[in-house]
Amino acid sequence: MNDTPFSMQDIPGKGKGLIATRPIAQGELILAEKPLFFQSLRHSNATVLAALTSLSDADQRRYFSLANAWKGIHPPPIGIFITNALPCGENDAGKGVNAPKAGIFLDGSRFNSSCQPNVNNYWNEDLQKITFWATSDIASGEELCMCYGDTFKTREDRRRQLQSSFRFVCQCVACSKEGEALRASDERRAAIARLYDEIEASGNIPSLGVREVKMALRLLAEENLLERSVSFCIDAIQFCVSVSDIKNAKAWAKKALEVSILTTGPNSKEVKTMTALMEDVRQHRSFGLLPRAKLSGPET
Ligand SMILES: C[S@@+](CC[C@H](N)C(=O)[O-])C[C@H]1O[C@@H](n2cnc3c(N)ncnc32)[C@H](O)[C@@H]1O
Repeated sequence: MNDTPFSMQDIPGKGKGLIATRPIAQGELILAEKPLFFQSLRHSNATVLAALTSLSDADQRRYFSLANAWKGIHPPPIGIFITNALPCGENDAGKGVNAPKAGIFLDGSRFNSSCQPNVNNYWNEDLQKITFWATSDIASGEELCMCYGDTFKTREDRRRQLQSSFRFVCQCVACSKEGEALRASDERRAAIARLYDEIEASGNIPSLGVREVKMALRLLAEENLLERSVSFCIDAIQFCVSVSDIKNAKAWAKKALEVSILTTGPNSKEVKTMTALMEDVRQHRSFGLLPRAKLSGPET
């Protein structure tokens, strides 16, 4: 791990984890890494074993030193794979989109999980590398955490999901809230989930859709979930182009672009798409589908 702004350390209750060794600015690239190997969605113990046989002895040893949440339940090769594999491609459980392949990353697999992450993982297809971006300013000594689960759930549901997929009880900053702070956080996340579904159904009422997007963005900001705001901005672009509101469509594309640069890097597919869209929003497939109307742009 040379030239990286973190070191691997023992973290009480979590095994190993990655700790910032200097302040890291929001939008900074923390790590870009090639996979040790990939597996398709249809992996099994046999396919993982086959992939391992083509690795050097040293890499095989590195693989078997990774965490295994499934000791005694699954054979080690597949147990380690499902504990550590990261999606390589678009992955959005809410939209039923699964990345076509997952990879093992010797450093990247050491990020622990937080439901209020300070790191976003993004598979860059052009580079054939997974990249990790700081989604907020991070102090030296802070743990670097990505998110393994669905953040638009209450603590109880998040813990259930993480327990069943990764076999740990999440003690992250969001899950450690108690009393009124926990109640408010649960309510905000459940509201974001409702808005996420309602926005999908608001296609024919764009003014309502944009209002819902703004509400969701306010809640996301309160929960410090910056990286999740891009898909809502993309919905707002769609609402604005559908009624030929070019000015506000561009304003939403600019916001999506700014957040995408911070969370997926300046060379991601999303950044290229948003840049092209800002140059000519008329190219959007929904342009002018509904009668002309004036909507509104982002609040900040
Ligand atoms: C991909 S590994 C992460 C690195 C791992 N801690 C290690 O020692 O290599 C996933 C495992 O890390 C642990 N882990 C990750 N996030 C955690 C959290 N928020 N709380 C407790 N354990 C966590 C769990 O044991 C989980 O199955």
